[in-house]
Amino acid sequence: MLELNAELEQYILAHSEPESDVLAELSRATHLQVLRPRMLSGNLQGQFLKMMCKMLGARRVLEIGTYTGYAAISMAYGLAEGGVVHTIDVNDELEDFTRGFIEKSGLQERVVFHVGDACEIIPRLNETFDLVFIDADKREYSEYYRLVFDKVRVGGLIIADDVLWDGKVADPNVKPDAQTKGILDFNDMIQADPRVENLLLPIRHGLMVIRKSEI
Ligand SMILES: C[S@@+](CC[C@H](N)C(=O)[O-])C[C@H]1O[C@@H](n2cnc3c(N)ncnc32)[C@H](O)[C@@H]1O
Repeated sequence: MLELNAELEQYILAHSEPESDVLAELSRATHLQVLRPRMLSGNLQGQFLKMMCKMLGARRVLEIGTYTGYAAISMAYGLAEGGVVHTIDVNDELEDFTRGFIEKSGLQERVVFHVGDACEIIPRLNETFDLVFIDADKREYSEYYRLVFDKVRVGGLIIADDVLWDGKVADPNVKPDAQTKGILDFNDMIQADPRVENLLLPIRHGLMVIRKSEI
């Protein structure tokens, strides 16, 4: 597989849809003001998620793990008329920062931001989703999947981020910690689930794209 260096990454970005001004500002502000900015999705992944929303004609999207709102806003750009992204984060310290950028994007009508534990909030969401983006606690990935599965329409997608976990999933010298174990169990569970088709893409930290083919 082609290894990406900084020049290639620049080339890829220069030949993809450009980042909107608001997302560029959000990315800069996150890097300057917020802990662990590496968690932010970034333009390539944001454009990928937006494209998936457009291809599905998505009207109902769920994100688990908002952080500062980059992917939520990216997906909101890709919604069909009348569409809504529900996004959940347990960290209330980021609430004002994130809400500020959702408003700055002008997409506040399309983004419903829930603050709290996803495992408590998901069962209360009375929606059928076209797309679910899983990007929160790696130890809970399998639980999020079980909680959302019945809420995804047949033909809809569940996309999980970080499934290569910096290469730790396939490094024989790494003794799996709790997060690596969470990802390993999740990837194995998806691979064995006969109700879905799945494709693990080496985009950024690894995206597992899962299409629900039966109930
Ligand atoms: C990798 S970041 C999400 C990045 C974001 N999707 C983006 O595009 O920039 C993970 C987020 O998941 C949140 N999180 C962790 N456990 C959670 C839980 N049980 N429920 C909701 N959010 C959770 C963390 O607070 C953190 O902000």
